[in-house]
Amino acid sequence: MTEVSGLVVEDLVVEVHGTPAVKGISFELGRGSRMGLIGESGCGKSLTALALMGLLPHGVTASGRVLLGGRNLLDLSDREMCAVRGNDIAMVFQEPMTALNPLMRVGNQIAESLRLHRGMSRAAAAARAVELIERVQLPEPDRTARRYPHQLSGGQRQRVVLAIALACDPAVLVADEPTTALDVTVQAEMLRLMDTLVREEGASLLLITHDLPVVASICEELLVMYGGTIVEHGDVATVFDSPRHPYTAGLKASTVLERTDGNSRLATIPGRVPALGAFPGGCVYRNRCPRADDACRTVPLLTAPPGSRRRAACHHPIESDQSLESGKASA
Ligand SMILES: Nc1ncnc2c1ncn2[C@@H]1O[C@H](COP(=O)(O)OP(=O)(O)OP(=O)(O)O)[C@@H](O)[C@H]1O
Repeated sequence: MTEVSGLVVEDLVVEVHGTPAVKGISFELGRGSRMGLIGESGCGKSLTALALMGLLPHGVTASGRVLLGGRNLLDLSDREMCAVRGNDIAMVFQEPMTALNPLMRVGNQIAESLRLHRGMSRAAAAARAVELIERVQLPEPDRTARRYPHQLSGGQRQRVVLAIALACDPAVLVADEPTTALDVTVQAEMLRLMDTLVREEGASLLLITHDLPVVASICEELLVMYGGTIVEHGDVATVFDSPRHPYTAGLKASTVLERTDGNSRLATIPGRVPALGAFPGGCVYRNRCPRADDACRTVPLLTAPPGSRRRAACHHPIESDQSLESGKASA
């Protein structure tokens, strides 16, 4: 592994066409630690992950500082970031099919990363790729290496993505909903595998999810994001036991401790998950916007601090309390 310590994020702002979607978040991911980033759909989790990776789409910009190995990744050129991505910080995406090249054998896709970052010969990289396929517990590693993504199951593809991500022993692994696209039966296996490998590599993990039980099973620390800001940060047990933000309290209320065969684990009660934008204090106020339209539904809206009177609601200016109230009434 490259000698880099943890990841430090300072006042990260991500703007979508000039509108802040991530509004100045800060956190530190210590070396070898595992942190969950949880929050409702649209709160800015993926944009945060993409900003860390230098992979923001066109029209989306990041400012602030993302420090890794003494460098601010946001200051790096595309070329410099290419050398960092996959080598020092790597990512597992939600949908493995879009992360893989459909026209390339999976062994070659793993080997490509080793050739690029480690300068390995073709033969050495191919041999290492087979070892990595074995490491992510795929059957018949030699044969699997010669397969194309469409010849593998979703769970197997995600294992290949994990093999690529870990190929160069990155200091930080960012996993954005790594199991959401998988069959329920393979989700737990995938999480266990990721947990084990990250632990063995001594890498830090930022695990993005909607699912509190998933975070509780793998992470020590928890960040809760809401409306583009971090509303809670602490060790998982403390945040879970004493949630301070109503969204976290709602998440807690939607989980139950299941006991089977002497083992106990948290599980989500689907019907009780907090509704989107349900809580004040750092939230998507689209239901209050007097001119709610499709744009309102896709861009997270500006908020005032928790407890204050919510004047700044979204990119549609609110002219008066009257219009705020009428927006609420018409929502
Ligand atoms: N390329 C883009 N163009 C315009 N808006 C975008 C773009 N990417 C994200 N957004 C908006 O930014 C906000 C944050 O998106 P983001 O993908 O980070 O949410 P998320 O918390 O990861 O949600 P989910 O859990 O559903 O993936 C959303 O309102 C989203 O619609």
